[in-house]
Amino acid sequence: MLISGLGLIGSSIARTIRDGDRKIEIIGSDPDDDSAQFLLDQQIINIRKSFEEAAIMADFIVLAGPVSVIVGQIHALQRLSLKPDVFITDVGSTKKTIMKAAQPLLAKGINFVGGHPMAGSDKSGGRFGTPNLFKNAIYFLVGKTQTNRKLADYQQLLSKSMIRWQPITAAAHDQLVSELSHLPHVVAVTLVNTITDSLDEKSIGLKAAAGGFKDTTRIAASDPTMWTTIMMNNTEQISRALSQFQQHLAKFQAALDTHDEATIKAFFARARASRKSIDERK
Ligand SMILES: NC(=O)c1ccc[n+]([C@@H]2O[C@H](COP(=O)([O-])OP(=O)(O)OC[C@H]3O[C@@H](n4cnc5c(N)ncnc54)[C@H](O)[C@@H]3O)[C@@H](O)[C@H]2O)c1
Ligand SMILES: O=C(O)C(=O)C[C@]1(C(=O)O)C=C[C@@H](O)C=C1
Repeated sequence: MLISGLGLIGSSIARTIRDGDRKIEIIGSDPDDDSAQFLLDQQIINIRKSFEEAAIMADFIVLAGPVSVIVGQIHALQRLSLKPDVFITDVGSTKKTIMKAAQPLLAKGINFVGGHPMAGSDKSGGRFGTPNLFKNAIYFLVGKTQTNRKLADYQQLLSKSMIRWQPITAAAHDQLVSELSHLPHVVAVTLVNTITDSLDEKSIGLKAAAGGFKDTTRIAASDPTMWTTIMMNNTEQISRALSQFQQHLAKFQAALDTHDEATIKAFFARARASRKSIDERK
């Protein structure tokens, strides 16, 4: 098993697999010495190798770098002599560009299924992964086929996490996550930047932030590199989601400006019912 990208998600996959099967050999590949050495010391990975060296000997390859790196590695895999029954998957937060890059691999009969676990954190790096990160989480699968025996083996390796596997098309995935994950990220980041500008000169400023501000903006502390590549790979859908958001914001502002109390309350009541239903469904 090769895991390329030993950050939050790659190391959490490694930890989950290691927890379920002490004997499996996990080869880690990552240019970051700190994450790789930490995972070697903790015996979460067995050995560290270069991507090319490890890919040709692997039965399973999990691509867990930033989305742009995943796309580049899928292209690189086309030029390598891989094991004929290798199973390749990824964990990237967007799926259209990744599945497009995988077309030549699929055309050669190589087993590739796109993946995206809907769990994470604002922390990055291999030290922050946990074996529980994917507990009960939705895990999207793109390009799943009936005859994909090795996908079942991969799912078995992660079975301790009680993952909720969810097949989806790449287009439907990118549209859904543009609303559920990418728009919230842009909103949180914009909120922090707006407030930072206006509080700049004041003495207490951001230090006075309590639960409301912290809860709404936790994800703004995430890694800029990872999130920039997510944005670059789903521009159209995120822009569309932002337009919808702006329309809702404009309606709310109009209600404020006209002291339309009923509309403001209806706005809040609708959101409350929707937000509460998420926790009730769990
Ligand atoms: N963080 C989340 O909440 C979350 C959730 C689900 C999916 N994802 C996706 O998972 C992937 C990894 O995200 P993360 O949160 O683990 O990020 P991270 O920053 O914690 O880890 C990324 C790792 O990739 C490594 N890397 C960079 N270039 C590489 C290369 N050429 N070869 C091998 N490794 C390389 C980095 O050194 C780093 O260790 C991203 O594609 C992201 O979109 C993230
Ligand atoms: O919980 C967080 O901190 C996350 O950002 C996780 C989160 C999200 O919910 O948007 C981030 C990116 C992913 O691709 C999936 C999950």
